[in-house]
Amino acid sequence: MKQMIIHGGKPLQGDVWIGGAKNSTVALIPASILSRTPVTLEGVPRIADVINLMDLLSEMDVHCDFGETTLRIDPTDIKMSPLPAGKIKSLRASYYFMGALLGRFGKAVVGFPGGDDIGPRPIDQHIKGFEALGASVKNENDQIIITAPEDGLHGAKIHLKMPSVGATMNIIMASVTAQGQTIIENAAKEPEIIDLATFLNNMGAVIRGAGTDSIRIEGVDMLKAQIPHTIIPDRIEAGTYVSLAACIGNGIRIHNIIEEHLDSYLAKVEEMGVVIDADEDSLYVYPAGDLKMVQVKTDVYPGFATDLQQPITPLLLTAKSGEGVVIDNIYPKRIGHIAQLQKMGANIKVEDNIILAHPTPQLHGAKVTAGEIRAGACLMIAGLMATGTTIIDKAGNILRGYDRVEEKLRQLGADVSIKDDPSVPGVLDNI
Ligand SMILES: CC(=O)N[C@H]1[C@@H](OP(=O)(O)OP(=O)(O)OC[C@H]2O[C@@H](n3ccc(=O)[nH]c3=O)[C@H](O)[C@@H]2O)O[C@H](CO)[C@@H](O)[C@@H]1O
Ligand SMILES: C=C(OP(=O)(O)O)C(=O)O
Repeated sequence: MKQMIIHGGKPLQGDVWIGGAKNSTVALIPASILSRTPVTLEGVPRIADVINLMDLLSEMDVHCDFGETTLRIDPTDIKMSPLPAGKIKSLRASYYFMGALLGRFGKAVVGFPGGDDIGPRPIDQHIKGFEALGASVKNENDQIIITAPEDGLHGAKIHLKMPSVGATMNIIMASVTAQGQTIIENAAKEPEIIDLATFLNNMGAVIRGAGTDSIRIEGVDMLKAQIPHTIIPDRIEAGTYVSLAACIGNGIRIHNIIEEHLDSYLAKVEEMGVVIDADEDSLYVYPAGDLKMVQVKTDVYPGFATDLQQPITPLLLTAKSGEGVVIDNIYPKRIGHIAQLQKMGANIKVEDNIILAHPTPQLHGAKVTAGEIRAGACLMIAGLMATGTTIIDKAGNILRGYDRVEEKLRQLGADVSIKDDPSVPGVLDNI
């Protein structure tokens, strides 16, 4: 198990560069197997999810080469193999192999995916989409077996019960080579969907309407990557550094952002009173003055992202008066960080899945656990604000999604290190 050790209370300043979006990258890597030619991804974050996906690819004889931020994926020798267990459990995004394998081979055998503990994460809409394309879906021994009909998948009109990011992406991957037209109605509109569509269209797919709630896909025979694809910046990593900068920054510039992707988040932070200057592709966050409490409700894009409710929570604690409210409408049980913040002296509680935050003049260091990636981000910020030492257990969860986080925090002046705790071997070595 990994631990993050923070000696807190040091004001941070300087520059930080945001990496490529985790939630694009984890879909683009599985989508790469749809190409008959080698794929080059640029701006790839150095995160554990990427390493785990590369391991899964190597089980299929797909060769990867990851240097700096460029990932080359060569699927020309790919063999269709089942992905029943093991690494597949280490990340939720392994479920994208369902759509990708189905699109490439007409068959996918994939173990039930893992990922963060943020409450139930059903995949009924993914399955509904595969079935609408003509596939049969069986659930046997903790694995899902999806098989296209003998004459291949055929286009269909699919209306999602809710605009699921995962289901929209999986259906896109399965349908790009299906016969005829597929229409996804009530599709997710997140920027990561547009990134996936751009990537696939540049390989010859015909996907229109990504970023709206109606996506139309005309099936093509095969896809061939021709040009490198640069992944969009990570809006969640950027939002995390905005919160950190407002909590304990002495002036921090955050580079490589697309401001529009952060609109609802920045609006909320500014409503609290944080002053931010935006440039073409960077933000400067001024040291915060007196802040006021706000109400946060998560929603689908362009609403306030569920992945940013935890990173903003430590900021609420810095408000001078009042009561802050956080309601996660996407994952209502995503409240595991609150008990951990209480250990650090936070005046915060949960009632009926609603987080109620009160002014907390000073947090103190404690031993806490990062139950999942964004809880980890929240505790990391809290640890940087706190007096004394904070030890975050299960810090591997932070490394699942935060690119070179130790290096970036140190560059801002933080006293932080990540080490292995050999006394507690993790089930997964990187957690
Ligand atoms: C809309 C939203 O905020 N999506 C976030 C969600 O995506 P993630 O892909 O996990 O979630 P989805 O967008 O797929 O699901 C949104 C909602 O629909 C439900 N659902 C989903 C699929 C399905 O088949 N059946 C079903 O009931 C989910 O339980 C959830 O309440 O978490 C990811 C990781 O934190 C974020 O990157 C996404 O931005
Ligand atoms: C919950 C998250 O990750 P995952 O869906 O990969 O578990 C996240 O990115 O906040």
